[in-house]
Amino acid sequence: MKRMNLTMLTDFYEITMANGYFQNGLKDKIAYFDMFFRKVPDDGGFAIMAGLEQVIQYLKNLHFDDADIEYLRGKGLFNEEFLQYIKEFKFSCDVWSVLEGTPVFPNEPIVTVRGPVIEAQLVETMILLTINHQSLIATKANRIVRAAQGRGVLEFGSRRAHGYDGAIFGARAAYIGGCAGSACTIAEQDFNIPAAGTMAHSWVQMFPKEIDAFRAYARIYPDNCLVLVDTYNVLKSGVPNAIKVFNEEVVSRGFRPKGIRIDSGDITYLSQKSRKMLDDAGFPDCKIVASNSLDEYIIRDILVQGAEVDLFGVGERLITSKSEPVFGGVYKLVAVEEEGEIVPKIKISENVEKITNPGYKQVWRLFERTSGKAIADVLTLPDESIDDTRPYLIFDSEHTWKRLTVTDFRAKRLMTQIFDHGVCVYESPDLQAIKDYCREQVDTLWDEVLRFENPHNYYVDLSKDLWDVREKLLIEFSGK
Ligand SMILES: Nc1ncnc2c1ncn2[C@@H]1O[C@H](COP(=O)(O)OP(=O)(O)OP(=O)(O)O)[C@@H](O)[C@H]1O
Ligand SMILES: O=P(O)(O)OC[C@H]1O[C@H](OP(=O)(O)OP(=O)(O)O)[C@H](O)[C@@H]1O
Ligand SMILES: O=C(O)c1cccnc1
Repeated sequence: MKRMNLTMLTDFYEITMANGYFQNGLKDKIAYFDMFFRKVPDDGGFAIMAGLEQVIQYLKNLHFDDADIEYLRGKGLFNEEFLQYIKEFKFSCDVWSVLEGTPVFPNEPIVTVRGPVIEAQLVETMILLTINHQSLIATKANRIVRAAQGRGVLEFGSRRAHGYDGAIFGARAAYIGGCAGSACTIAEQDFNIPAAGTMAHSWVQMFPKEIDAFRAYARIYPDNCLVLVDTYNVLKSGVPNAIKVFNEEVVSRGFRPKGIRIDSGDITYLSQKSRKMLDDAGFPDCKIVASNSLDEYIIRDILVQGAEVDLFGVGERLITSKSEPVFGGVYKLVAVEEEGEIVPKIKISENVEKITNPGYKQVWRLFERTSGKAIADVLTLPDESIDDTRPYLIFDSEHTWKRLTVTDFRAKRLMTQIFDHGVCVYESPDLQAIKDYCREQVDTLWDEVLRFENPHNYYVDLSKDLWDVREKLLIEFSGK
């Protein structure tokens, strides 16, 4: 997986445009592209940035091999000198990115690529698909984990993921978002994500009776005994059989049983009744795992109803982000260099939300010093600095009379340089550190931003200087 060359995983138009740039003498023209998104999935208040490590691996390995060149030559569309050029090119762009695990908001750059337009354009598809996918799943997982209010969430979705990389990178993203582990075994091999699980209905069905299945399992795993109790009847057979086997095969060997799993029916009712039966039998420490098409809304509901669940197994609705399966990250040209000078570019749309923020930019996050909470993000010109020792005025870019003077705050730059002229200058932390960072950073958001319904619209504002640049371009290009 790590060595896979995905250079040809690019939209065909990136290559036809590259050939066109080459033939128009624009080969060395320096362009700036921003990746950003316009809407948080599920109408949430924020998203979680994920996927950078895989983008780095892809960019480090970017090259066309002989078979790629041969294939492209066979299309009969591309100039020979262009083919020679892409055969020999080495990635030489600068890349800046918001780090994985960071909460991010609509309309702010999360990745910026600067370099020869052919290269910077070519990488659009892979940067978008990688970050769109993992950010989508990390964001969904974070919602589900928050709904579980401190109870563990295991990612059970591999079998229903959209392809094998959807499963593996989905498990990675789910872990960043806060899942405690995954049923995806290879995810532990590749990323150290704790692989965990229970048993399938087939195990129970393979034996003449349910109790034989539990017994056989307990004899092999007396120290890790968790049984699935809903194959026949949870309260009449599953839980009584589990209790019998826990006593006969687990406690008798000096161990404590781990738990039971309920995978159908009314989870609140069945978990409450099961809890009582386990407690009465002397197993208050025996955990109850629930699964069955769960998501953040069902988990929230059943906890409000008083369900006695300790751990949730969540598959299809997490790994596919079923309720909103698209993270609409886009990649837009924001500037070019003319004789060493950065010239901002804008894309105008009738739809105000689709007007791009022009120019090469910095992203800042302002935190209240007393509470540590995030107040707003501010986009600035590259050479601007936000002085957090003085009051700073933020204002809404569309409704400019909405303004706020921020005092007693700390300003933090959100973008880190990842590539410097094609050389990777950043090393990804291990996944546990990314996950911990994500939890800390989500904790800096106010409850109003965290809530599922009608979250507060977190401010992403432009500095006055950047706003002026945008206004000037809007007037120049809108013909008004
Ligand atoms: N108390 C509850 N409140 C809200 N939703 C629940 C509750 N208990 C279970 N659910 C959810 O209801 C949905 C349907 O579950 P149910 O077990 O009734 O149907 P099913 O999946 O068709 O069952 P089976 O697996 O037996 O065919 C699932 O998404 C499940 O998570
Ligand atoms: O419902 P999800 O959120 O996707 O969680 C994963 C589901 O996958 C398994 O079912 P499956 O029927 O595939 O196998 P099983 O026989 O082990 O239940 C498991 O029992 C869960 O129901
Ligand atoms: O381990 C489990 O219980 C499990 C794993 C994958 C899918 N469903 C359940």
